[in-house]
Amino acid sequence: MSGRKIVVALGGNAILSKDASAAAQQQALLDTARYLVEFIKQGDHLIIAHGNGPQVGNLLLQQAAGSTEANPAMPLDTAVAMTQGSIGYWMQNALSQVLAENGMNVDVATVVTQVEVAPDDPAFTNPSKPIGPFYSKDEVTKLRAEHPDQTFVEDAGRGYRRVVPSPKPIGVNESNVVNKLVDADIIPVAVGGGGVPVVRDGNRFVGREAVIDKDFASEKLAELVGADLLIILTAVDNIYVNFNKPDQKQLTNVTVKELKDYIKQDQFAKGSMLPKVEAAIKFVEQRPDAKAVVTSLQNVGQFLSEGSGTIITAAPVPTK
Ligand SMILES: Nc1ncnc2c1ncn2[C@@H]1O[C@H](COP(=O)(O)OP(=O)(O)O)[C@@H](O)[C@H]1O
Ligand SMILES: NC(=O)OP(=O)(O)O
Repeated sequence: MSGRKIVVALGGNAILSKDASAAAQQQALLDTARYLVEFIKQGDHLIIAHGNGPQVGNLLLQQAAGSTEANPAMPLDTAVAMTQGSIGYWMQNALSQVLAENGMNVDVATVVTQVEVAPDDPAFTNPSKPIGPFYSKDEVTKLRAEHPDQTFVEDAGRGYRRVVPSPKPIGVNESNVVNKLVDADIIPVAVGGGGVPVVRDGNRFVGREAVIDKDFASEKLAELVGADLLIILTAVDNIYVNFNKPDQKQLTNVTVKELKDYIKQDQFAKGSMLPKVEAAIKFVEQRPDAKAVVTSLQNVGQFLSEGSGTIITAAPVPTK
């Protein structure tokens, strides 16, 4: 197979900004597809992963609002699978349109993906993954009284959000399916929303109520399919040290060792940039000849033409 095998993890802004309507999310994905098509045009094989935090939280609220004894709300693992379906549909639809506009006849297929987690992962008793909408202090006081089984935390000064367990991925059940699709020149959309969390029980997998971080799930999939590149697309063009301070410094080419030193200095916010940095480190440690990249969708053109963005490698890249 010629061309690079690339796992692209799409951040929140690639799907949802303020307007949670289907039409607005479909429009955002159409814009996203116009950036992604540049990889396909130059012969790369893409595997597309995406988040679902806002969508799965909103879905749980809709489920709860309409549930009756005869028509009960679905559990969180099933809700994650439902968001893989809805976002996968929007992605297939958007990318197919953009591929056709570019005169390319390439199929796109969403894979409902089960991601294995450890039953004793400590995350099950320490919810940390924010989902759904933001609430004010008054709203959250009321919600805590109404739902003593749910956990709400303050999210980076932006308000309060419900948090759910977020165990680490240890396997991707459908990684062979993803590879077969890539070999057949079909673009897979996989590990959506971090994948459906499942634990092994003899010959079967059992769903668990959790939301896996899509950056970690994308990393695990990239490892398992032998990707050449893991690209994590978010709202910033680069990773920074001293982020948002007057002396902030853009990272362009950075090694695992340098990033580990910056982690010790607390340079990356937990729950936002830190998981991306950790996923990038894990990927290049597993595959030392491969690279990881953290950049924005808007910078994809410059990444392709000039290699701009933050490029993470196991060892320093020799200068020419
Ligand atoms: N050191 C840092 N360098 C760059 N961005 C950072 C840093 N620390 C925190 N951030 C923030 O992390 C955000 C990315 O995390 P997040 O919004 O959770 O990602 P996602 O795009 O997956 O939803 C960036 O947009 C930026 O605001
Ligand atoms: N599952 C997940 O990581 O979703 P977000 O990226 O939307 O938080």
